[in-house]
Amino acid sequence: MASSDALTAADLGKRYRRGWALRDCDFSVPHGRISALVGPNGAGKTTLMALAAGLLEPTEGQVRVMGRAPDRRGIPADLAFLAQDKPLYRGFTVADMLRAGRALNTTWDQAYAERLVYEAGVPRTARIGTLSGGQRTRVALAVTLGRRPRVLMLDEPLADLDPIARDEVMRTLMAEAADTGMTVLLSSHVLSDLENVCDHLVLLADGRTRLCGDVADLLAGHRLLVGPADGDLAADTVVERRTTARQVTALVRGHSPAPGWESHEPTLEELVMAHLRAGSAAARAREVAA
Ligand SMILES: Nc1ncnc2c1ncn2[C@@H]1O[C@H](COP(=O)(O)OP(=O)(O)OP(=O)(O)O)[C@@H](O)[C@H]1O
Repeated sequence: MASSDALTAADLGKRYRRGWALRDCDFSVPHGRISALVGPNGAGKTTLMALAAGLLEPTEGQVRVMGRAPDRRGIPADLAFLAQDKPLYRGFTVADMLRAGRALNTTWDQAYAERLVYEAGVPRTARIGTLSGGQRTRVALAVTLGRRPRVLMLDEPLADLDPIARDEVMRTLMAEAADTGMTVLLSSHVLSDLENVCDHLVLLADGRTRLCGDVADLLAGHRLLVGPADGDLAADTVVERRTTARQVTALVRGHSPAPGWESHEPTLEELVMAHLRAGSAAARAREVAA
């Protein structure tokens, strides 16, 4: 592992009773990146975060956070993990939740947590059980960020937020990462939310890492080509090829000249969608062959 990496996995695998949820998973996220963890339903994103947080034990391989393997003594002070079900006490008020955060965390920043709750427009006196799903998410984020973690993992934090709240949350994360150098791993299915925020990508498909790296490098390493339906391309460069009656659109690796093809750098959404579709086509082919 390079000392510049905040999160790494090597040959990481987790098998549940029904089979492998994650297998041969290798990736690294350098310090200070905001990394998008992307993959179809069941790809292993939640399992990966739970392994990194030490909530699950790997069946094989290893994962490291800030150079340390997680252990059973609980989540270390410099790591925060906000799970999909956002655990909060329904009977507590928002102020009680922040008090609990202060009592339980040595690195707690009360003023920052209070500011995040205030900016979310959530009353401090309201009981958690009476809040909307989106308001609960904002409180859970305040409790998570109030710990001032150096590494933050968020499992689909944006799912129940309205577009303005999503924008505010993403801005908060970007500001925090820029100010403190915090590393963020963020899973989401809404690619447009990630496009302007994430500078790093980990793409899982079928329990394996399909892509990992800085977004700028990954985009620069691919081209989106549009050409005639009978156009030829070097097969080993093609990630995905889609044909309509009149033309072919193909995502290819590298920059080999393709005369007669229109060529441009893909957007993050185009890159991710092509790899996801190619990954599910490969998984279907493996199932048929088995
Ligand atoms: N506790 C468990 N017991 C058995 N199988 C599990 C368990 N948790 C997850 N799985 C299986 O492991 C695989 C990966 O699940 P995981 O929740 O990590 O995927 P995900 O990428 O987070 O999915 P989603 O996008 O739907 O949240 C799935 O096939 C799932 O059914």
